[in-house]
Amino acid sequence: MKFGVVVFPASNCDRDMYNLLKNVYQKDVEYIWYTQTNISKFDVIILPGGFSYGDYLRAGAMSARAPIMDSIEEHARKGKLVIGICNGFQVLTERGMLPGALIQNKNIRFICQDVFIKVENTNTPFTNQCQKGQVLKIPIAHGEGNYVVDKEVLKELKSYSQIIFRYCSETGEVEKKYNPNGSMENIAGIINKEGNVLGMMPHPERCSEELLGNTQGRLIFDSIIHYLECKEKKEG
Ligand SMILES: NC(=O)CC[C@H](N)C(=O)O
Repeated sequence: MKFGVVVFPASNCDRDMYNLLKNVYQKDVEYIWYTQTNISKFDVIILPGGFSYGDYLRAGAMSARAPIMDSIEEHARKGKLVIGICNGFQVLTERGMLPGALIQNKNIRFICQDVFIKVENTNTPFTNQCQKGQVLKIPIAHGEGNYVVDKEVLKELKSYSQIIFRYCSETGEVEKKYNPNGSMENIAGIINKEGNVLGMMPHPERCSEELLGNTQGRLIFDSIIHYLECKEKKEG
C-alpha cells in the first residue's frame, strides 16, 4: 500500500502528513511534486492543507489547474482513493471532483481552533473505523471553509449519504451555534457519489500523535489502512 502526498507551491501540511504516515504508521509514502503526471504506483493520493499559490484568486483555484490534477482525476476514475484535507478539499471542489465551493468564513476571519465534528456515515473507506454518530475533537485552520452548494445538489448529497462530517457540540448536537464558519447544514466533509474521493476542512493529521495531545484523527487513517488491507486480501 503506497501513499502519495501532493506538494503544490506553498502547501504547508505536506510534512505533517508525510511524517505521520512514515514515522507513526511506518507506511510507504512519497511526496509528489505538482508537475508530476505519472502517479500510477500510488493507492492513495493525499491533497494536503496549506496556502497553495498563496490562495491567489480563490483558495485551491490555481492548484486545481496544475499538471498533476489530470492524473489525479484518472486515479479516482479507477476507483482508487483520494483525500483532500483543508486546502486539499478546496482544490477538489475547484476541480469539480467534489460538488459545491468553500467560500470565505462567515465572520471574515481566519479561524484556528479545535472543533467537534460528528461522523454521519461510517460506510466509507475513510470512516469505517468510526462509530456512527461518533464525535471527534479536531482542529480547523482556515479562512475559506464556508461550504456552499446549490439546493438541488444538497438534496442529492443527503439522499446518497455523501455528507460525512458535520460540525457539532461536544455531545453531538448539530446546531448553528456550533458551526464555526457558516457552512451550509454544518457540513465539514463530503464524499463523491462513487465513495472514493473525500474532502474535509478539519485536520486529522494534526491530531494523530500522542505528542500532539490528541489522537482522534487516527480513526481516519486507520480506516483508510483497514480498507486497503481488506482490498489487498481480497485481491490476493
Ligand atoms: N490549513 C489550510 O489548509 C489553509 C486553508 C486555506 N488556504 C484557507 O485559509 O482557507
